[in-house]
Amino acid sequence: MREIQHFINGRFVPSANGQSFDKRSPLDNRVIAKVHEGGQAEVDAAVSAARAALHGEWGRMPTEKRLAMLHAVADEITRRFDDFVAAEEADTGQPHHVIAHAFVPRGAANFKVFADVVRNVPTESFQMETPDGRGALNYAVRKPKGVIGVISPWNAPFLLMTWKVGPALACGNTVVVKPSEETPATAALLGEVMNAVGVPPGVYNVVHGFGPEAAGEFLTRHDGVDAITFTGETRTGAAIMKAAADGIRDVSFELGGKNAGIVFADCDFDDAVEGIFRSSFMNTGQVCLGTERVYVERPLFERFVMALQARCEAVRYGRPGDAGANYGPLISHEHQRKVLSYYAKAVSEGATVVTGGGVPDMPGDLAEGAWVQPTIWTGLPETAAVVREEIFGPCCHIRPFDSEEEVLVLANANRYGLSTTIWTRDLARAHRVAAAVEVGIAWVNSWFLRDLRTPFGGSKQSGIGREGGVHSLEFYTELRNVCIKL
Ligand SMILES: NC(=O)C1=CN([C@@H]2O[C@H](COP(=O)(O)OP(=O)(O)OC[C@H]3O[C@@H](n4cnc5c(N)ncnc54)[C@H](O)[C@@H]3O)[C@@H](O)[C@H]2O)C=CC1
Ligand SMILES: O=C(O)/C=C/C=C(\O)C(=O)O
Repeated sequence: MREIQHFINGRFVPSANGQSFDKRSPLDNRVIAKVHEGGQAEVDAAVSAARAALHGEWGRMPTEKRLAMLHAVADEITRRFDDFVAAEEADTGQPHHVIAHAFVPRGAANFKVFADVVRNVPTESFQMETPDGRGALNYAVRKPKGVIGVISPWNAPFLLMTWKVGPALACGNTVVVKPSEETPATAALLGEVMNAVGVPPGVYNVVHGFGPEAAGEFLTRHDGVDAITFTGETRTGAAIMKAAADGIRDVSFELGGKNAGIVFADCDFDDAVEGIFRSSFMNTGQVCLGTERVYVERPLFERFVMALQARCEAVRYGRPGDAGANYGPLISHEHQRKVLSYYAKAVSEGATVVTGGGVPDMPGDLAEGAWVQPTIWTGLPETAAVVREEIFGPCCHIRPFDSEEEVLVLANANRYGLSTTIWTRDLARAHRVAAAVEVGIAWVNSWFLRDLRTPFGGSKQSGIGREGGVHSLEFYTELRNVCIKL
């Protein structure tokens, strides 16, 4: 049985109290790893290692050397590509193509891109006049914020963890990561990578364990943590914000979504069907940017629903390596229960179930996995729970609309505001709708198309702050102004 230990001060260490928990495969519920469960002792040790590293070799390292080291981290991830893919597949059960073509390469890119951003982004300078006529020069310099607490989720574990660790380290900070208890493997592997390329001990630390009243909360309450970055559920974000408030610590949050897909009748039909299929069902719907509310202009409605239904009914469930398998399970039985409770609620609220709505018949030991069918509903009012609340599963409700004005009201009538995907060939309309939707990210004729230099984050209850490109520097550094009298 694989054993996953904490990574503290450059060494893999067990929990001081000997506690551990089982990591089960979402594919068949088998125990695949014993994971050490961190508590206050491990969080204390990790934070103090991270603090010491700030004042040690890492803190003194010339910027160019630090950035070259992050390129080396990316290269080592690429060299160990198969190990990362295997670890992520085992933890999440998601199809090989999603992990190998999207999630793991993004992990490597997250180090390279932010090393380059730090190298290339200038700071401001102002020359000023003074009464004595000599003048003064102001210039700003960026300083690392310090020890960053990273709390990451299970849905795209390596991508989302490195999305935070990459810029944090590029800016000269040190990190303590608390990965999701559901997906500990790639955070541990990254510790091996850090050692292999010579990142000094204490720069990257990982404490495994749970959230409330456990390692996650201990980290967010820790006096030695200077800022906290978190991706996950909105309610968890609220709890972390309260913990951070006590120490006046900065937070950056990417939270839940109930994103709208908007399909106009003038769209490229096949592209729109494929785009909405991906946005609603990729990663078994476990993507915060995913589309659980789809609005289709009335002339296209019936045809669109039928085409999306056909696409859903063609998925091939299976293990990541199975030939032809393109559809994985949910992360856990707990999450399966949550998603199935929404499937039942949709029916009790009067939905027409176009397809799915239950658990597929799986052969052999796969029957023990956390599988659910991709599901489409129609016919519900906007007040229905499955149309209002984030489910985080492979499902969407599709509703017809008659005008641009109407669909904007529908799309915006939600407490979340993370992303939207708009499908139209009318460029003027694309600009108008993208400007009017209340979201942080609006995709037109695309979805999850990422340029890592762009601002990324949510409006309303979908987040606080933006990361990506220079925006990550705003969070991971303190700007210091130097004013020199000439
Ligand atoms: N990217 C996203 O938007 C994600 C959304 N979710 C949603 O959240 C629901 C619950 O899933 P969870 O894994 O429980 O998500 P979560 O948001 O509770 O967990 C994410 C991370 O936060 C940690 N955490 C939880 N409570 C904490 C606390 N009080 N203090 C510090 N850290 C804490 C967890 O251990 C994990 O590492 C899912 O059903 C899904 O709807 C889950 C994961 C990602
Ligand atoms: O591309 C990114 O940087 C972030 C993607 C976010 C998700 O996939 C998520 O939180 O579900």
